[in-house]
Amino acid sequence: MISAWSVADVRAAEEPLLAAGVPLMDRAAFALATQVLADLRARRRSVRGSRVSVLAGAGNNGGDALFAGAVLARRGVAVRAVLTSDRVHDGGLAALRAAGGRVVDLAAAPERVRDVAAEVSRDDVVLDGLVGIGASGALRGRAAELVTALGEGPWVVAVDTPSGIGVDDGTVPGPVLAADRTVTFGAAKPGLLLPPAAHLVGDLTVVDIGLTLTGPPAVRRLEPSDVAGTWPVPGAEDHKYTRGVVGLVAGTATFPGAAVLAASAAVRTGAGMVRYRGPDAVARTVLAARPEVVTAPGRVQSWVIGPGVPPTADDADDGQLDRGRAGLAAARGELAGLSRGPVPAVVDAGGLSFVAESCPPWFVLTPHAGELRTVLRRHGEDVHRADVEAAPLTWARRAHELTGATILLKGAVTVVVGDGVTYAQADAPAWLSTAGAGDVLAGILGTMLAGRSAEVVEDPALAAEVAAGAAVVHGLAAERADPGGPVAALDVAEAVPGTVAELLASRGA
Ligand SMILES: NC(=O)C1=CN([C@@H]2O[C@H](COP(=O)(O)OP(=O)(O)OC[C@H]3O[C@@H](n4cnc5c(N)ncnc54)[C@H](OP(=O)(O)O)[C@@H]3O)[C@@H](O)[C@H]2O)[C@@H](O)CC1
Ligand SMILES: Nc1ncnc2c1ncn2[C@@H]1O[C@H](COP(=O)(O)OP(=O)(O)O)[C@@H](O)[C@H]1O
Ligand SMILES: [K+]
Repeated sequence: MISAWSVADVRAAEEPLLAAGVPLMDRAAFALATQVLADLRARRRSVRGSRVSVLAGAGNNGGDALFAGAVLARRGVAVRAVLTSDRVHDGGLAALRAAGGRVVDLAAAPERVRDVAAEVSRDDVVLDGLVGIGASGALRGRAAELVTALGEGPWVVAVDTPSGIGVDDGTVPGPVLAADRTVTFGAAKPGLLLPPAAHLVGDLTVVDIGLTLTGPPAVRRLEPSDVAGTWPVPGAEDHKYTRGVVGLVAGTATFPGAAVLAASAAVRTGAGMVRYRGPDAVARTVLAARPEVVTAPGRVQSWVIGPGVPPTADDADDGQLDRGRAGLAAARGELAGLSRGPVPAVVDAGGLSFVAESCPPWFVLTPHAGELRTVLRRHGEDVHRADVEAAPLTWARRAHELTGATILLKGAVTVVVGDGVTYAQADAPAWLSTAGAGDVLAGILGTMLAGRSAEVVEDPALAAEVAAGAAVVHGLAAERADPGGPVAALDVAEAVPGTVAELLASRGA
């Protein structure tokens, strides 16, 4: 798992070490320079004669970059420092000069921004040390002008964070130089994992500078090994009911495909059984695709409610809203015939329109940004889809506060917010952005919740971990189904058994 701590937590961890005279900046700068040297070797084959620009702002972030520049200059790299503020880290600047680095002071020559940007763009590597965890708001002044003028040309290593991102919330309030690599110190920061800033981070390298971070991380990212470690493997004593039955309310005559996709994914993820609840015509289509599915009513260990179901009751809903409501009542433990006590539920697509005002944490709502906006508006928030896309963490947290449910907000980076925990998963290729991919996720998650049904109801934070795990499996299956080109949703469901097998094989490795 990758864990990210807030700026306040990182500063608190730094404080005693700095007071004790531990040379944190030396450690950070040396690790940064070592990484840049490795990148230069990989990209140019030789270090000597290569060219690096160091963009340095007023604070310690600029200090890190300048000290790293000094190390590079001593290795034969032609280093140019570009200063964007009339203040600069004195020690860093002196070290760079002593090592033979050149200095361009943009604060003293603001008219040169465009020319300097053009020169910097031609360098082998640009180190972005404009601002780090001390950033407040959008990048300002000369730093903003320089970043805007640089555009998307150069190969960039961000120092600690891409300058100007919302370090704690992952927002992108203004211009940010997109990084190819980010070298971050002490611990990952939330904004490096959260969208939309996560898209500007490139490869993330976390450098140990000796900080001890206690307390829960602000944001976590599960890795495949985390999911492998908790995957329920059936034993001799297991049978289909112990493995978990998924109740599926999905699809209508108008949208039968969603039912097929969710059912296929649930079966392929290893459900003990999938019970399909829906109109006969759709049930026939589901059975034609997956004869393992059962249509008789009975007890379930999790519900998946809503894929391919319209948001309002009308002739086209084929009775699915009533079945969905009954499923949700059963998941709350209110309908004894369909479960023994409460069980987890995945509420997707049309199901989001009839989920009650307040939910238990074992209900996982799986909206995309547009659907989350609708959920929030129902709770009185004046919010637009663009607001959700600009600040996914803020709005997913708000939806969790308002509904009590665990929220899985879908996107290129999927954000999951549960009781006291937040995950940000970036596991899927962009080819997964295709109709039906969400139905497949709902099926995968339904089976994973059914396999740990009682535990999930017991532990308010576990639904979020399982939901994040489902995003991992979904993303890995999409990678597996990705031929290097288009990915079809049903192919993702078909790729799940191989994905799980690979996860399990990695347990022993
Ligand atoms: N302490 C240590 O030894 C260690 C520190 N470490 C390193 O230090 C970094 C933190 O350093 P820091 O605290 O000096 O803050 P930093 O990120 O450089 O920014 C502050 C400066 O930026 C400016 N500024 C702010 N917002 C701005 C904006 N929007 N647009 C433009 N400018 C803006 C602000 O200016 P002001 O607002 O005062 O005008 C201020 O001068 C951290 O990320 C890590 O790299 C590591 O090496 C570990 C050891
Ligand atoms: N650019 C992207 N990169 C990776 N995954 C994506 C991207 N865009 C969307 N996804 C994923 O694809 C799925 C789309 O789900 P959804 O929007 O509900 O589609 P549908 O309703 O058609 O099934 C989600 O799991 C989402 O996280
Ligand atoms: K930076």
